[in-house]
Amino acid sequence: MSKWTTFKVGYVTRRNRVFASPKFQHWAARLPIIKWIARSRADAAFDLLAGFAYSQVLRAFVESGLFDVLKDGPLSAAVIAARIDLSESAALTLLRAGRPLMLSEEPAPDQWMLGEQGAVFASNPGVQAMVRHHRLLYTDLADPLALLRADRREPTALSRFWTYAGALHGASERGTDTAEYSQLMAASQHFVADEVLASVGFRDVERLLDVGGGHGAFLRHIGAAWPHLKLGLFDLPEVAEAGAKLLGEALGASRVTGHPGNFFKDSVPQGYDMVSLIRILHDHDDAPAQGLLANIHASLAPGAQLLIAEPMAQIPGAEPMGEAFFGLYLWAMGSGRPRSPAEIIAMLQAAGFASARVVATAQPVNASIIIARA
Ligand SMILES: C[S@@+](CC[C@H](N)C(=O)[O-])C[C@H]1O[C@@H](n2cnc3c(N)ncnc32)[C@H](O)[C@@H]1O
Repeated sequence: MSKWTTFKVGYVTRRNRVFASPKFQHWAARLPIIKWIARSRADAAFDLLAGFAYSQVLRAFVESGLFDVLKDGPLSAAVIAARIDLSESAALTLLRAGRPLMLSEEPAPDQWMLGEQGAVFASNPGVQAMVRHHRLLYTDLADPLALLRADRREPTALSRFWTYAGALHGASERGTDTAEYSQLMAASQHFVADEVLASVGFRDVERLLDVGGGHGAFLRHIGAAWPHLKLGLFDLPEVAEAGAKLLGEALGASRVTGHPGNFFKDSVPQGYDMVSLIRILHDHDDAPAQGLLANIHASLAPGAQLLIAEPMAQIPGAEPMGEAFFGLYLWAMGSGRPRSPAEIIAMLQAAGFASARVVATAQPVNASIIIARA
């Protein structure tokens, strides 16, 4: 251990001993300023303890259609109860539970409306699709230790969902009804595309290839904002075909080329001056992810760029989203992990990229961005 590591470990040990002492907690709860810090720590600790209940309140709002009902507010609890098929006291319990979470608000007695967060959720079908989808993660997390002990060897609700959607291991296991998956991907895509559009200019790019581009939702956003771009969509055969068709209908077939293939086995098409990897890298374990980056590097001429956009780990101010949420989500999914920008940049260097930089985004919960140059 280096001197610096020994010092840091010693500091954390002493600090934790102090924080764990009931005497310190009692004292901190009474001293001015310290009292305020102690209070906010206690609130955060309670939120940590109770967060699963808050998430289930949100889920009940979404699944009952309460957000849509409250859009018509102000309404009485009795009217709301009838519209969401609950007894009046059950509806009132839900409305009251949503109030401190800012999902609902009661500006006058028995006059219920959307709260501040509620207004955001109500106007956002993409976020509501995510809430619905999270019932699978909730099932898998019912016994978190069992999930971890299984070491990804057992199928989970999430791994079944992704395998069935064909989005993980290819088309061989794809089911017939993948509407929920497609809807989820399409509805959530604009969050990522908006971050990219706000932070990256495409003036100097002529040809953009989206690898793992699905049904082309990302390219549709970028292509609409930058009409000079020629667009390529690389995905598994039937996805690329359907995606390129949809994209061509939206933006003009002459701008769009579909490239069917498997990004682990086939060469990535050449002739593009930018390749994008949107919400792909974190889905894969280190060895295949490294192989994918090398495959992309081999397709690029010197100076051409790779744009990676996805939620990342250890982003200052958004740490829990990375390692706590996506860490467990991807573990339950059975493949991949969230990586920090430093880890991704090290992988890019190992794949042969000459340089890589992080591009700041306004909402890292939607995506962080790295641009690398071949
Ligand atoms: C999580 S989705 C992301 C789609 C899109 N980039 C987005 O952000 O909405 C993963 C995509 O990768 C594709 N894919 C998975 N494995 C692949 C492979 N081996 N070769 C090519 N595409 C693959 C899937 O078909 C799917 O469209």
